[in-house]
Amino acid sequence: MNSSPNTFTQQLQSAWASQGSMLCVGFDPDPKRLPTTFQGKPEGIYEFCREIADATADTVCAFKPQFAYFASQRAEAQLEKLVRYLKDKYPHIPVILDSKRGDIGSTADHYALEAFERYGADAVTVNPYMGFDTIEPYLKHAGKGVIVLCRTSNPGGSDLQFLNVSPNGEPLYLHVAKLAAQQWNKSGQVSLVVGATFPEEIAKVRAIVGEMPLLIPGIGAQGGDIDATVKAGRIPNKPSTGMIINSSRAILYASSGNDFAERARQVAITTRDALRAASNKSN
Ligand SMILES: O=c1ccn([C@@H]2O[C@H](COP(=O)(O)O)[C@@H](O)[C@H]2O)c(=O)[nH]1
Repeated sequence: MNSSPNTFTQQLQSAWASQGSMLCVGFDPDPKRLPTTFQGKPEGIYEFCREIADATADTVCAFKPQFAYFASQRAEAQLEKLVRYLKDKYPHIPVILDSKRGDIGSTADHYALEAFERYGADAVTVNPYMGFDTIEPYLKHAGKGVIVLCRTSNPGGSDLQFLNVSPNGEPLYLHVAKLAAQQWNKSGQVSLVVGATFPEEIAKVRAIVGEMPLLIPGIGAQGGDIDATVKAGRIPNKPSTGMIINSSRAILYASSGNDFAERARQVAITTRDALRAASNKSN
């Protein structure tokens, strides 16, 4: 019998347990910040990300390539190759394609194919602004994760996400959390994005969504507080689960020298250990 996990949430459960980590390493390969040995090389982006992956794989519960960094450099083929590499070498680590798509259903069908079939991702981030029919096409891909933007980490997220949308003053991001948890999660594979820069809001989302996984960017370069984040997003009596806490630039660019992979590993270990310590404290 094959007991390997086959849905995104099973992959996560298994990675949280076997890796002992809630850290997600994000691939945001900015050509200006790559070590010089990779700059201008035909497959420099792929090779840089591959070395980061090899240096950090035992410290993470997930990897998250950000689509724009590859597309802006006409490096989609390198993204395909990277995800293939990650899935071949680290099949126990789920890969989240961060592309934040959102469009009418007939177009979303193709965004879903792009994420899950072209790139082979296990999960994709989506923008809920256009409503359920724009999310539904992703849910038809059995076992694939659909991670809905809820309370994003950027300051401008408040412009819309904090607008009151009900007579009792409920802000839009909590309405999105309710929709995702109570109506949209037909596949059991829906998760939410909530920023580490807003721990109070993480706690409010957690109170609504139960044990739903939360993708939490915003520690590291954006300055989110690890202790406050983990305390806010914890699942009672289940330490070190429930959160995929992303750090990209702080790990990728820990050094621009020849020691970039070693330094990335050191920062990844320190971050994983800080997340672990925070989790043990708050449970
Ligand atoms: O609310 C959000 C949603 C997504 N992101 C993405 O996460 C990483 C963060 O990178 P850092 O270098 O760790 O700041 C990046 O890919 C964003 O596009 C986010 O930051 N906030």
